[in-house]
Amino acid sequence: MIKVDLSHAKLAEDLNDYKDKVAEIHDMIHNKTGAGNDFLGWVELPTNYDKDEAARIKAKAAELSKEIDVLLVCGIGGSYLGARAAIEAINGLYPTNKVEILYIGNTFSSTYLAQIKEYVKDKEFGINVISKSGTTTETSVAFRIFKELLEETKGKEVAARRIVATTDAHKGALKTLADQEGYEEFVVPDDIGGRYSVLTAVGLFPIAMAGIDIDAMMEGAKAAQDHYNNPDLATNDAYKYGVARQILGKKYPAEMFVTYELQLSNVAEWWKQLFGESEGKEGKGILPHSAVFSTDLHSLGQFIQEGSKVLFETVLKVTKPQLDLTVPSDPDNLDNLNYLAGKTVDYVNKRACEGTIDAHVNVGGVPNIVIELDEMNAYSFGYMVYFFEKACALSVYLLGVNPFNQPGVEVYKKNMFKLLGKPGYEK
Ligand SMILES: O=P(O)(O)OC[C@H]1O[C@](O)(CO)[C@@H](O)[C@@H]1O
Repeated sequence: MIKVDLSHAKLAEDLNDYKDKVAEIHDMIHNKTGAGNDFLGWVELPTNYDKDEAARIKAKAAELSKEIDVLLVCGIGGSYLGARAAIEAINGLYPTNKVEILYIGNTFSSTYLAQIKEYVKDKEFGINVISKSGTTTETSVAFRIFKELLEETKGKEVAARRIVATTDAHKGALKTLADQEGYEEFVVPDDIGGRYSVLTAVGLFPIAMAGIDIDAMMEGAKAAQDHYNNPDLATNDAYKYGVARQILGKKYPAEMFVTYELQLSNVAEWWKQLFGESEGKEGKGILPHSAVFSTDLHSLGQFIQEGSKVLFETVLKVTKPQLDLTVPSDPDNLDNLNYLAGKTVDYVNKRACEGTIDAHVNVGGVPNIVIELDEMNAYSFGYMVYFFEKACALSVYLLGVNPFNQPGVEVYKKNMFKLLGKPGYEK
């Protein structure tokens, strides 16, 4: 399903030197003995996720899909990125499923929110508000605005039926509100942090609303759980990737995650939070960056090829496209393109990928890690998520950092609260 190719990575160290350390960290993860060990619920989630809740998710999605045309997913960071990544990667950017999925709660941009308000005001819409803490300001502000709109246009009873809250099982402002209003509730497990939560109700409800088979996604994740439950660096590709990026990270401060499909740009956003928030602390970490090729080869390609040597690339290559087209033959051939007639567009895309890797690695001196995924569907998405989660935990522990906290995010919030005059933050 996933193959990691390090033949273009130009590693300055022997991977094997990390064998013992990796086996030690594998035990730390599985025996929960490392820093942040109360956030390791994702490790066995594909096996022991709440099946009753999954059934409720599917039932509510089926029921709500009959009633609404637009679902507003209201969350930020790990509370929406995984769902968005899955929905776009699997359904594409112009999907045919009935319910349109839009994202709010991820910004204070008044123009963005006002435009969405205008767009949905005469439509049949519902809201999935997602917040583990229940207090994230971006999410709370957007939810208040759209909840008011829904209640004003449809009445409180219909609104309560169309609002689904995904939050902590026991505490928080959102939990209290959901209990009081009688919203359908799903749970963010205590032992799973936001960036590791896509395979919980956080991701699964919006994904189900997009018409995607969440059982297949969990089966894919389970296959990855079994496959990567293996301390042997020689055969565990998730660990190979985790080690290789740390070796490269000693020389290069940035990692550029590259895909060749526009619909994977939010997989990159999800990946950036996963690695950036897990690793960027104590003055350490590799800056996670991303690009979609060949699109960005026409903007960033020059820098990557010949600019300062600050990055390595991690290329996610999907072997089989979901759809394909053939370049037509043209008798006049005025564009001189007949040499491609009869070839598929994906054939061209793959040659662009091969040519770019060769140019960047062998001419530009930019190391490439290549991660090959056979295809993109619900099953393989679940598999891929687990692969990156496991790779990330290993990689960040290898750096000597707790992968599961994010103390730095609080600093801007405190400043903002002070400036906004939030009670308790006055001075
Ligand atoms: O689900 P919540 O609590 O609203 O948090 C959303 C996001 O904000 C963060 O807590 C950072 O502020 C992320 O870790 C998380 O994914």
